[in-house]
Amino acid sequence: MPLYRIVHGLAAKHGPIMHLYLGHIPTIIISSPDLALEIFKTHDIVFSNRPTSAAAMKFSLGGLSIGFSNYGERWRQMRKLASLELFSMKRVNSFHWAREAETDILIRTIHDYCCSKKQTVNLSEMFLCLSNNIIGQVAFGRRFSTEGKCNRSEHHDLIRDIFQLFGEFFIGDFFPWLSWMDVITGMQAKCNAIFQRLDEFLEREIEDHHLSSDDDHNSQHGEDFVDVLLELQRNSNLGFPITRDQIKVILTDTFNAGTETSALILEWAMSELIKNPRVMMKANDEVQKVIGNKGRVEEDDLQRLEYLGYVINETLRLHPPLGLLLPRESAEDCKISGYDVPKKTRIMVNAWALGRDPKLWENPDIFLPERFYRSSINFKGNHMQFIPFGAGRRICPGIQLGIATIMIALAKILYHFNWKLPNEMSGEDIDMTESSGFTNRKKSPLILMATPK
Ligand code: HEM
Repeated sequence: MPLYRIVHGLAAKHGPIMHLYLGHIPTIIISSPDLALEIFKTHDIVFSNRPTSAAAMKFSLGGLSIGFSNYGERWRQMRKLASLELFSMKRVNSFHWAREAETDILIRTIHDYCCSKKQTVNLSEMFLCLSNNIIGQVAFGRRFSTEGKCNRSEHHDLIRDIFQLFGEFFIGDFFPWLSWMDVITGMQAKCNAIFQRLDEFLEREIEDHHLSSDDDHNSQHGEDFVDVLLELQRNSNLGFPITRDQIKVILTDTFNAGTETSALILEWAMSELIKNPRVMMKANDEVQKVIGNKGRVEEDDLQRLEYLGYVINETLRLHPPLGLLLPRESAEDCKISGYDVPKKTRIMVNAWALGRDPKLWENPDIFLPERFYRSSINFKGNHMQFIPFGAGRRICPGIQLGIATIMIALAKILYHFNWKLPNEMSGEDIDMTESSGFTNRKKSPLILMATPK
């Protein structure tokens, strides 16, 4: 059972704040909006550190990355660099060609499966490939699937292996004096081997970018993240130097944080649409009405797909990809709601439970996109009952990039195909079980039949 569900069960018994020891680590779990507000707003600076873990330390080269470094000058510099140069709206828009091209390839691949080969489609896998290819284009200027296809490659396996590793148990993370046991159990060797594959890949990409001239590399579609970072390394006007290790961890952050999250939202959104034919019909009608006979969905059309936006919100409410967000750690002693919280306490905010709390949402288990109609609640970190991207100064910086991918992919697959479960199964038969692990995946893959419209 996923940790956030277990925690939800315990919190139901013990109230909206729960103090426990995960091994040797004092941990507080929050599932009330008032307490989340205290963490993310009132005491945001105190709770902006990240606790360390063996895998996080390895992949962030000792805490250098945006996602895993402690709050402080270095994190501020990296975050500033990312916000200004990589995740700005202007930069996200400049990559519209990648989202459009990759979603076109997705549609062609689905067509191939369902029409030529009369096969079902494993959408879970395809969404991960899609998202990986888009992030590949954005970060490295290349995709990973076979040319013209949205299919699995060894790079997709690398991403899955990294996420799997982050969900696994390192004894030393909870009993630091027993970290030697991670050598005996093989966890450390496993972590090193996966890291090695990633590092070799990053080294190769950075070297290729060094070797190719600007003209070669930037001619077709403008700069990718490696180009931007190497240029900043040569001529930074940010007021601080950028090292090769920093370039590597920013690319790792982009990859790790950006790929699986977007793919999971697409997977859950389609699962909910299949399970809820009324919502599917309404979303379909909207897409057909807005796009009409134009033949293709373009990014400019997306802002008119209001209902589809609510479908994505509702998916994020019920299925946040990181149910417990990313953990925080207190930098000093502090009081929350009258409780003493000592320095170095781990804080987990249960976004999954906040999104399903009957005191905060009417009929919380029902998939009802209409609840966002004329509602002021959004996911930008101001409404604690709905924080799939976190909140405060460490809120996810990739929101626009993620949402842009999800919106166009969902609009296109609805515009081009009718969808149903195979073998005469009905929507009620769909398995919505969540798997355990770092991210909130569907336990069984989403396998559907498509017929072209
Ligand atoms: C679309 C689905 C996504 C979801 C649901 C998501 C969710 C999150 C969450 C919950 C956090 C932790 C926030 C906190 O501690 O308050 C986070 C952090 C982060 N996300 Fe995302 N994310 C998504 C997409 C992306 C994308 C596309 C990128 C970049 C390519 C990205 C980059 C990051 C980074 C770098 C951090 C660390 C921020 C920091 O610690 O300062 N995310 N994300």
